[in-house]
Amino acid sequence: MSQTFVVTGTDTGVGKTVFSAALVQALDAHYWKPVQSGLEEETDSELVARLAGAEPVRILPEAWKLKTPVSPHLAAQIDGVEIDPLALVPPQVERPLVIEGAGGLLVPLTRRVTYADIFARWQLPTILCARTALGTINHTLLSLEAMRVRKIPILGVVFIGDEVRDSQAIISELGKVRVLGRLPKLNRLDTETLRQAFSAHFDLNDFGVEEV
Ligand SMILES: Nc1ncnc2c1ncn2[C@@H]1O[C@H](COP(=O)(O)OP(=O)(O)OP(=O)(O)O)[C@@H](O)[C@H]1O
Ligand SMILES: C[C@H](N)[C@H](N)CCCCCC(=O)O
Ligand SMILES: [Mg+2]
Repeated sequence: MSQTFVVTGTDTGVGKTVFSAALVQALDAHYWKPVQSGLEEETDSELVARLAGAEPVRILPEAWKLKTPVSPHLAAQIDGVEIDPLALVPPQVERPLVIEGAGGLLVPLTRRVTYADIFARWQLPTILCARTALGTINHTLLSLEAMRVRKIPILGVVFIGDEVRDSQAIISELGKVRVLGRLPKLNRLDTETLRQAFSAHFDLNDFGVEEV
C-alpha cells in the first residue's frame, strides 16, 4: 500500500496547503482535507487541485465543510453540526495520500478533542510545517514537544519562507528533528514554480520514493 503523510503546522497560515500541493504534485498523490472551515474563499482542496494540477479524482472530499473561517470546533457549532472525531479515518487509496490538518497542532475539532489527538490515533508519518520568521523557534519546539508527548510519528520539519539559517539550525539541534527542506516564498505561485521549488529544495527519498 502507498504511503500516507499528515501535514500539520505550527500555526494557521504557515503554508501547509501550498507545501501539500507541492508534495501531492511530486508524488502524484491524493489529497484529503478532512475538515475545511471557511468556504467564502478558495478552499484548501481547490488550491491544491489548482497548484498541483491534480485531476478531481485525486482530491478526496472533505468530511466536514464548514462555512466560517474559524477554529473547526466553533465553525461546526455555528453550522449547527458536531464533528465526530471517530469518523476521521484515513481512506485506503492506491496512490500516496497527503492529509492536511487545520491550523496548528492543537486546534480543537470539538470542545474536548484536538487534531493532535487524531494524529496520535492515526500513527502516520507527520510533517510539521513552520515559518522561518522570528518567533518560529519557540512555536516549532513547542509543537515538537506536543507531538512527542503524544507519540505522534514525526517525519520532519518543513520550513516555509526565506532562509534564516541559524533559526533552522537551532530548531534541528534542540528539536532533535530532521529538516526535510525549505520551501521559499515564491513571487509567482503556480504549478511550474512550485514543481521547480520542490525539486530544488527537497529530496523525494525522504518521502519514501527512490529518486531515479
Ligand atoms: N511558498 C509560498 N510562496 C508564496 N506564497 C505562499 C507560500 N506558502 C504559502 N503562501 C501563501 O501564504 C498564505 C497561507 O498559505 P496556506 O494557505 O498554505 O497556509 P495554511 O497553513 O495551509 O493555512 P490554514 O491553516 O488556513 O490551512 C496563502 O496566501 C498562500 O498563498
Ligand atoms: C480558518 C483557517 N483558515 C483554518 N482553516 C482554521 C484555523 C484555526 C485556528 C485556531 C486557533 O489556533 O486559534
Ligand atoms: Mg491550509
